[in-house]
Amino acid sequence: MVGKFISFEGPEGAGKTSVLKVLIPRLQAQYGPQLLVTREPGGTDNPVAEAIRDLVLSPDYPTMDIRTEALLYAASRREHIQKTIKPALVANKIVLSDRFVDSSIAYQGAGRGIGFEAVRKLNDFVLEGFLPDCTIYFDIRPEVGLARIKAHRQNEINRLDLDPIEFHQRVSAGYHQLAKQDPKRIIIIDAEQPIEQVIEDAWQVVNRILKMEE
Ligand SMILES: Nc1ncnc2c1ncn2[C@@H]1O[C@H](COP(=O)(O)OP(=O)(O)OP(=O)(O)O)[C@@H](O)[C@H]1O
Ligand SMILES: Cc1cn([C@H]2C[C@H](O)[C@@H](COP(=O)(O)O)O2)c(=O)[nH]c1=O
Repeated sequence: MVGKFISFEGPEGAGKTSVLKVLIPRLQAQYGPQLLVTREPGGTDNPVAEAIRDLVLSPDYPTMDIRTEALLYAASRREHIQKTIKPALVANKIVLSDRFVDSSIAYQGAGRGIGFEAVRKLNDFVLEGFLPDCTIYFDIRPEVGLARIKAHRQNEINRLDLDPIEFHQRVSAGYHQLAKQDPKRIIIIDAEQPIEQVIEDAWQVVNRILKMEE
């Protein structure tokens, strides 16, 4: 595989989507159709993964079993990798994904309390060793991220945004543990800075990765 795969990770309201909105036109100007922007759960031009997204994020199922939830994210990811990400990388594209497997480890493993190892094992089956070349972690205190969402996105609150603050604190601790375990892949940026600085920091990381030789 020859392209580059970069995932964007972080708690709710960290600014991933806002930063991507600015980086996409910049990268399109440089790379044109060689750029693919996608997301999890779900995936660009991936109806199966998007159908699972609708199901797993629906506020209609507040009592979904936590392992069922982990399986749905994993199933969506498998489809995303096989049908969207790997074909793009084979075609030498740059793939940017708003969330990937670290979300499962942090949210299901740490947040829901299933445990890192169980969620890792489940995702080993899905990933078969496949991981992003780089992951940009948007570091923000969960209360700050949630306050941003409450202030700006009342109409978009999903099932997870309704979880108690303790859940989001466990997610945040899970991400920090992951970043400690894999400091080479996971690059931390301070997402509490003014948006312009967060964009600049993410831009520097993306450029560094794209300019790296195979
Ligand atoms: N650095 C920043 N400072 C202040 N506000 C910000 C900053 N970054 C993003 N925001 C605002 O916070 C809100 C959430 O941002 P955004 O949707 O980009 O986060 P996200 O990481 O994609 O969240 P989620 O994963 O929950 O979808 C938006 O209203 C956005 O304008
Ligand atoms: C991939 C993935 C995602 N989640 C959660 C994290 C967020 O609360 C939602 C996605 O919403 P967004 O606004 O599109 O970021 O899904 C998760 O719990 N586990 C996962 O593997």
